[in-house]
Amino acid sequence: MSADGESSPVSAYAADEEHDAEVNVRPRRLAEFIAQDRVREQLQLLLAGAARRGDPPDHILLAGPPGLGKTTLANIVAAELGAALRVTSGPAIERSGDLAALLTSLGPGDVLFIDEIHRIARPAEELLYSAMEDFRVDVVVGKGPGATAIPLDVEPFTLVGATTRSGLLTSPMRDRFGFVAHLDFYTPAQLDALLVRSARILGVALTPEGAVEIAGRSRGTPRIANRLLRRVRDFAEVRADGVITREVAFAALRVYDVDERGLDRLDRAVLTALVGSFGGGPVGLTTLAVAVGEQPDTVEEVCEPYLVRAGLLARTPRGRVATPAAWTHLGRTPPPGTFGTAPDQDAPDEQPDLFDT
Ligand SMILES: Nc1ncnc2c1ncn2[C@@H]1O[C@H](COP(=O)(O)OP(=O)(O)OP(=O)(O)O)[C@@H](O)[C@H]1O
Repeated sequence: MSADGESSPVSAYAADEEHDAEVNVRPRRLAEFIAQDRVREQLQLLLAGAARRGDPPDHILLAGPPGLGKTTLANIVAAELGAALRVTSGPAIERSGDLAALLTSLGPGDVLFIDEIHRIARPAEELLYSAMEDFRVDVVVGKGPGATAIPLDVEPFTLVGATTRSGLLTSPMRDRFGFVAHLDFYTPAQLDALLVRSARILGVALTPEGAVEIAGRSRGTPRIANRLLRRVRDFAEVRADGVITREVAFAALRVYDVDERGLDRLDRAVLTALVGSFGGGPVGLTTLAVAVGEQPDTVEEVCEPYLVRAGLLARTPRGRVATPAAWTHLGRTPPPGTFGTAPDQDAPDEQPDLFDT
């Protein structure tokens, strides 16, 4: 399952090709990074300030839903600093010894990117604290009363952590980041600009109306916009004259099962289960995930942020609930008493632990 919710299996070859295409359109410098103006300005100041002092910048936490540009920004930070980038992820660091080896092998000023940092194991996380704060790690050798801690120096480095669940970070971890950037979903106009840039790089003929059609269905997410562009390009080359017009984009996205609000099969399956099997809810996340044959994490991290933002699903203290807009989107009439149609119902939760710091 890819991070953006595409569940259909693809061959290794196709996956490689997609990866290459994604890397090709990835912005390399801050000036090429589209939108997120506040984050860009803040980062620019942070990097420029550090450069003036000749120090590595403070540690940076990038928080937000998948596909909004966290990995891209980590690469950009290293490129802007002219520093080497080392990449790992929270789940990949199983033992604190692995992390100690990685930290002590960093060169001065290197950037260490840890994706999914909220999933790092606790002992490794504790080791990271002292590395982040004092550029030192204590490696414990031996067990029981004879165990000894050997302090090792770590070169000054900048940690860039990325998380889709900043609420799951412990406070000692969060407090050690000098800068936290929250990435927001992109507006259709911003995705439009992004698609025009990607089409230029990929050598695809894209009309302004074609870009608007794709942007509007990209769920506010650059990775999805770029992926839809590649799929529509296939359609344009095979079934049309290679030019992506509004009509070509419309026909292609119908083939790929992406509806006019950008919902894909899994999003629609979630709403259909909620409305069809559970009368609109409330229903617990796990039950809902089982009903659509997915992991609760996938439903929560991949589908829900966009469904909530699109006003189609609400999280209440008693569970997930379909809004009247969800019923209407599925071509059904919300029954009286549907969530949001009566004044005395549970208020939706603030997104519980997603993207809040
Ligand atoms: N602001 C942007 N401008 C141009 N392209 C972007 C921007 N943000 C993201 N992209 C494109 O979207 C794709 C996905 O971005 P990226 O891999 O950085 O997302 P992510 O937030 O790290 O996602 P995940 O958490 O799932 O790894 C990249 O290939 C990049 O080309």
